[in-house]
Amino acid sequence: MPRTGLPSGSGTWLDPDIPVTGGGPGYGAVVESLRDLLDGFAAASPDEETVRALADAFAAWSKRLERHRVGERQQVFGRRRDLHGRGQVMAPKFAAEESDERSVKGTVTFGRYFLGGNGAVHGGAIPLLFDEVMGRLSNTAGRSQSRTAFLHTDFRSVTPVGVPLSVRAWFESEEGRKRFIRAEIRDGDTLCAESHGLFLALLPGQP
Ligand SMILES: CCCCCCCC(=O)SCCNC(=O)CCNC(=O)[C@H](O)C(C)(C)COP(=O)(O)OP(=O)(O)OC[C@H]1O[C@@H](n2cnc3c(N)ncnc32)[C@H](O)[C@@H]1OP(=O)(O)O
Repeated sequence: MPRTGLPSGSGTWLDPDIPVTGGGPGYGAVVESLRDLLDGFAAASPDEETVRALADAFAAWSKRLERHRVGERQQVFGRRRDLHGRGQVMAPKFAAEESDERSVKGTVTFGRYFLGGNGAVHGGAIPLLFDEVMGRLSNTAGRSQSRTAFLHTDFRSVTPVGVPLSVRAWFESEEGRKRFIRAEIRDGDTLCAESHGLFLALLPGQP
């Protein structure tokens, strides 16, 4: 059992034996619907009747979910390593396509929910995606859990909303507890953003 709130490690990213940790086979479809809902809500200018209906529906679902509330160790959200994006909607969904012990490649499409302005992804959503991908890479392949010590992001060109983008992350070096990881997001040949980060393996007792 992990000591920290982070999900425990597993084999390589695309390990077929990653255990399903709650929520059942339909959980991934619900998370996809939630992503669609957030994108649809962000893109809509709803009339009053629609706003009231939404408020009532959301309140009813919040109340219903309250009955299923669990502690952090039993939480399903963000712990489904068998699903792209770990079954969470906080960060944009990264779909891994190729991985080995020290690198991963895949795609991401930032939905309308992540719009900053003028068709560009919000500048805070990009490091969020990097931390998600680089942090998980740091913790895979049997490595112990780590935390982000720093994450530097360079925005090289506008990252477009609604376009499939390629993402790559890889180990640059490892020195004791220090894992230096790099990552980039590209729109075709265009470099949109790149990042380098330091992930520190946690010591016993560190939260
Ligand atoms: C599946 C999950 C995917 C998502 C994963 C997401 C990962 C995350 O976002 S984690 C959340 C964000 N990060 C945090 O909250 C971390 C908060 N910070 C901490 O807890 C601590 O500072 C921690 C654990 C990182 C390091 O503390 P500690 O273990 O005491 O390390 P410390 O002894 O200070 O430093 C160790 C070495 O790293 C270096 N170091 C530490 N921080 C930094 C830094 N920011 N910049 C450069 N070097 C650093 C030190 O200089 C030292 O180097 P050396 O060994 O050469 O002297």
